[in-house]
This record gives sequence, C-alpha cells and structure tokens, in this order.
Amino acid sequence: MEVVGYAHYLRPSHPLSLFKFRPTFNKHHIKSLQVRAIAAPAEATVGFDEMVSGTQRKYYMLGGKGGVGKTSCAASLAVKFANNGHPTLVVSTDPAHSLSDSFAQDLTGGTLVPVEGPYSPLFALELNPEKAKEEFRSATQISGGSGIKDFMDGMGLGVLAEQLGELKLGELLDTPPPGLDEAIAISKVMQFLESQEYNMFTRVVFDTAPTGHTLRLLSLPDFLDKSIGKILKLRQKIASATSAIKSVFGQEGTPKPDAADKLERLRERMIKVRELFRDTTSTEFIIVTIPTVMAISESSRLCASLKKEDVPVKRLIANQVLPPSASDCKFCAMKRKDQRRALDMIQNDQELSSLMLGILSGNKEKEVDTASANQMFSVAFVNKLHAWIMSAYLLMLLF
Ligand SMILES: Nc1ncnc2c1ncn2[C@@H]1O[C@H](COP(=O)(O)OP(=O)(O)OP(=O)(O)O)[C@@H](O)[C@H]1O
Repeated sequence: MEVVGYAHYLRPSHPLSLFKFRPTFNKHHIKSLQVRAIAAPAEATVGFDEMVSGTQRKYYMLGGKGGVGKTSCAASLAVKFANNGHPTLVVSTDPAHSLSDSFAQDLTGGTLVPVEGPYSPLFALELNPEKAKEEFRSATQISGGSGIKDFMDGMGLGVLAEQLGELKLGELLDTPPPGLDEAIAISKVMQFLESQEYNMFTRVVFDTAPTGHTLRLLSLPDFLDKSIGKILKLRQKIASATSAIKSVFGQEGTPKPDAADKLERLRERMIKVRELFRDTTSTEFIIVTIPTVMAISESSRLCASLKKEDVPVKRLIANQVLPPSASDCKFCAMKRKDQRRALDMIQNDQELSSLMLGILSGNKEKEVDTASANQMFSVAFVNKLHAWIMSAYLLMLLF
C-alpha cells in the first residue's frame, strides 16, 4: 500500500483551530493560512503531485460517513490547490453545510464567494439543497396547479393520468427522489463553469453529503433519465392522438410546453452529472474515513458501490489518526491500539487495500506558524479525544 500525504485545516472558529483571524491577501497572513500538511515530507509529495499536475480541469469529490472530516479535507485540499497555482472552486453540496465555518466567511448566498488568502484565486460555494428541490418541484408543477394531475394535463396527457398511476410517476413528481438535491447542485456548478466568467477554474473540489446520500445520488441520474425519458417519450407518442380526441370533443388546447422543456433540461443535466461522475480523465472520488472499525467497514462498502457505478476512486484519507507521541495516558494507548487495528483492516480489505492511503493526524504538521501553537494543538486534540472516549464509555454504562 502506498502512503500519501494530504493537508489538514481546521475551521477558524473551531475550538482547536490555530487560525483565529480572518485571512487577508497580506503576504504575512498568506503564509499563516497555508494548509498544514500532516504527513512526513516524503509522503507528502506522493499523490498530491499527481493531483496538482496539468492544467486541464479536474474534479475531486470528497465523500464518506457523516462527521469524518469531509468538509475539513475539502477545504484543505482546495487551499492547497490554490496555493499550487490552480484557480480553484470548492463547493459544498452537503445539506448540512459547514464550509462557511471552515473559511470563516458567509458562503450561504448560493453564489461564488472569493476566499481570501491563497496565492491563486479560490472561490467557495454552498448550494442550498432546499432551493434545488424547489426548482424540481416547480419543474413538475404547472403555474398555480400542483401534483401529477395538473402536470399530466399540462403535458396534454390528462386522459392518461390514471393509467400512468401504476408507473409510480406520481411519486417521482410529487416527492423528489433522495439525492436529487445534490445532483441538481452539481449540475448547477457545471452550469456556472460553462459561463465565461467562471471557466478559469482548473480544480473543482466537491464536499459531498454523507455516504448514503451520495450513493443514492449515484444511481439517481440513471433512474431520472429513465423516468423522465419515459414520460417524454410517452408524451411524444400520444400527444397527437390526445389532441385529436380533444379536438373531437371541442377541448383542444395547446399543451403547455414549459413543463416538458423543464423536464427535458433537467434530464439533460442529470445525464451530464452522470457522465462527470464516471469520467476517469477528469474526475476522482476521494473517500474520507476515520480509523474505527465501523467507519472502515462503511468506507469499504462505499468503495465497492463506487466501483460498481464505474466512478473512479483511487485515494482514501484516514483522518483523525492519533499521533504516536502525543500522550502516554491509558486512554490514548487504548485508542491508538483500536486505531491501529482499524488501519490494519484497510490493508486487508479487498476494496480499500488497492487505494492510495493518506493519513491525517493532529500534530505532524509542517506549516504551522509556531512550535508552541503546534504543541497546543496536540494537547487540545488529545483532550478532545479524552472527552469523546469518556462520553462513549459513559453511554455504554448507561445503556
Ligand atoms: N484531523 C482533525 N483533527 C481534529 N478535528 C477534526 C479533524 N478533522 C475534522 N475535525 C473536526 O471534526 C468535526 C467534523 O468535521 P467536518 O465538518 O469536516 O466533517 P464532515 O465529514 O464534513 O461532517 P458532516 O458529515 O457533518 O458534513 C469538525 O468539528 C472538525 O473541525
């Protein structure tokens, strides 16, 4: 197994963060903002060099179990790309956004916000999943009306609404399928990138939603493509017949083209998202995990599903690995032993063992501004671990 170094970044508002200031373009601050690489220098060059090479646009999707550090890693990676000369965009499609916290900037407006600090332009964007869902709903509703019946009427297919009920199209149209918000968010980013204003980005980093959500998103484009394709095909086939029937009964009206157009556009966008996910030349899905048996098992399943969906995946980040020399206390020794066991699982795992592994810990940072701050971080991190272990232990006793 190859060991790769990655970057680490704690949001400025994080209690453990060393960066309590708002970064500016001032050179001194730029230095302080630099992402802290965790691995040893030799390790740090493996893998990242490959990620940073070339000026062709590349997409990196970071995903994994909830709370493992996807946002922190996405923010770190984006800063690192920007510091290595790539105009970079980092996007959060996770419904529970925390990118704003990571950069201590308000990114909630749904537009691209410049992040101050790195050498090359870095923009960040948080997409509101609720808005994305609204968009879908409006695409399936006729002005003023709602639900499948209105939609079918609008498509000139009112007569067939009942027969189509068994196809479960109503469910698709009235309740957006899970993962749709994220798919729409990703397609929105692709739209941004097509515009002249934003086509300069050579690296795009996605902080995706937790595992289950992402997996649903992966099968969504196919599902939507089939469902919407079915509706549109059906509409095409019988539109003329319906219109003839209506004209006999004197009810001929023009089917509202708006709904069909919107659906057709949505379908095209979903196809593009699917293509992007499977494009081995430009896209890579990076799995973020933590060294626990449960998280590694889930990562293995995620990896298998990604491979099954033909999504390129070749890197794994193991985050929050306890540094070897932080403390000699009993809890830490026990924790380290557990983590070692979990990390060994990676080596023996059929899915994960072939991936390049990046280890992120708390104290082997290379670009920390002062040694004392480094020490402070380690102690604080260990203290935090104590608190986690203690609460877990207490919970076990209680239940
Ligand atoms: N290496 C690390 N050392 C210490 N704390 C960390 C580390 N990585 C992440 N954290 C902290 O763990 C918490 C969760 O991190 P983060 O928000 O990046 O995870 P996430 O996977 O994006 O979460 P979610 O699934 O909820 O979106 C944050 O408080 C973050 O600061």
